Amino acid sequence: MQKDILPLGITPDQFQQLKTQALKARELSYSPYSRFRVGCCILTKTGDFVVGANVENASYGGAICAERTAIVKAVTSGHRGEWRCLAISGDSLDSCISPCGICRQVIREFAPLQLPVVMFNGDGSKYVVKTVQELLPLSFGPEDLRT
Ligand SMILES: O=c1ccn([C@H]2C[C@H](O)[C@@H](CO)O2)c(=O)[nH]1
Ligand SMILES: [Zn+2]
Repeated sequence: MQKDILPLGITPDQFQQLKTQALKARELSYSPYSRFRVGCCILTKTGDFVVGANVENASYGGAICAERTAIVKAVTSGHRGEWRCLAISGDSLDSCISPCGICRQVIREFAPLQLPVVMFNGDGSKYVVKTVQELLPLSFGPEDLRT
């Protein structure tokens, strides 16, 4: 039987999993300085879910965002390339969190330009979806070094 596919190109169950796991991943956040927790979940080509949270440092500039934590975990677990979706969540109930500039570039390194990035608010009741292309137009990527 054909699986139900959302416009995002993933199943409703995968969407729910992404939401649940991105929100849950905030519990792993180490953010004593900003007190700003962020969780991320990547749906890989193989249908696995890889989560990450932000990890801060007493030397503030050493902070690593949730997105990059999840990306580095995915890549070093053999889940590189052809990701299906990346989801993030902060704690704000009002606004949906949006990835910082550094993370946009790091996502772009490994993701197709059409990868949907789902940005949830704190309880998952709201979300915004943008592709990598929309988040980082006219981007510079690995192919640009191979000309
Ligand atoms: O999309 C974002 C935005 C911010 N942060 C983290 C970095 C820092 O630990 C804290 C405050 O900027 O939130 C993320 O993990 N992802
Ligand atoms: Zn970031």
